[in-house]
Amino acid sequence: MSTAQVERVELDQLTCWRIRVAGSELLVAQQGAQILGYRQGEQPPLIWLSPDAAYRAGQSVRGGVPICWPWFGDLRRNPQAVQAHYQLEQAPAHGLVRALDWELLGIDEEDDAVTLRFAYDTRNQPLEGWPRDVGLTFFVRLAQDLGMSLETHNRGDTPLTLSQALHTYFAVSDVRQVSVEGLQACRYIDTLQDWQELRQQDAPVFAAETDRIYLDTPARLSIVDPGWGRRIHLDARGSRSAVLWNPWIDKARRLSQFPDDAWQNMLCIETANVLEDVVQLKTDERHRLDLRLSSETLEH
Ligand SMILES: O=P(O)(O)OC[C@H]1O[C@@H](O)[C@H](O)[C@@H](O)[C@@H]1O
Repeated sequence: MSTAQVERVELDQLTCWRIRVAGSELLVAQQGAQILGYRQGEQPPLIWLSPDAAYRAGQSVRGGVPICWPWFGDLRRNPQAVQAHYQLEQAPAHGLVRALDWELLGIDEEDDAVTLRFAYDTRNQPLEGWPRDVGLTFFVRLAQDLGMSLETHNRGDTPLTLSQALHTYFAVSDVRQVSVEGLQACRYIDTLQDWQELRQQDAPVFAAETDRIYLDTPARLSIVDPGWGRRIHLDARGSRSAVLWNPWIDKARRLSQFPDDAWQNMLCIETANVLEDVVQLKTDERHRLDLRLSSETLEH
């Protein structure tokens, strides 16, 4: 018999689902197919959700896993082929789908696992200023770990180039004490130093505002958090770039839905396809971006 619990909850203006499986809990909103929260057993949450989060239609929620698509970040910083598909003047940051309602295709319950399946088809719900025919699906699977898959299917009759990210906010005990494993020796673009290309030496730590795009990233990255005695693993497929972000003190004050001191307890690792790693799809081609999150206790 399945031990899973599935509950529909309304948070202010947003319809969400709270899923419980074998001691783990997941919260997902229909808007943006946005994962909002995830915790395993009695551990502190793995995924950070802002205490000031607003659950409003048409506004991305601060925290969780916003889906950035069909471009990441500032469109003007994207390769020309990504910019070329957009026809309006003002391009919103992080693309067009993070604050729109997706269709819930279904919730599948198995023994000790629940999968939510969402879709966004631009042929039924056209995106303003982006006249392309694309089918997007996002699957979220809560079992022992948390898995998610974003699939893009080019249903148009011309090639498509896009950038994207699963913009995961992670909860940490104190960002000044954590490090990120797996990025040693990777090239990165430091967006806070004139977008210079640099090379990472040791495992990155956080001592100031950080906003970097790492290239040629390995499949596994890990957050080492001695304060909470755990390591969070990110296992990705279909991604060769990752964005590392913490707003630190000054930018935290300017962010929406973000308490002034919240930078201390979060960091983002965004599983991405950006810059030289953009996704190029011919007619009828598909691309899948997979991310699995798990955790383990740190050995002393
Ligand atoms: O406030 P937004 O649009 O959700 O963006 C948050 C952050 O997202 C990160 O991906 C960017 O690298 C940052 O520059 C940005 O500040």
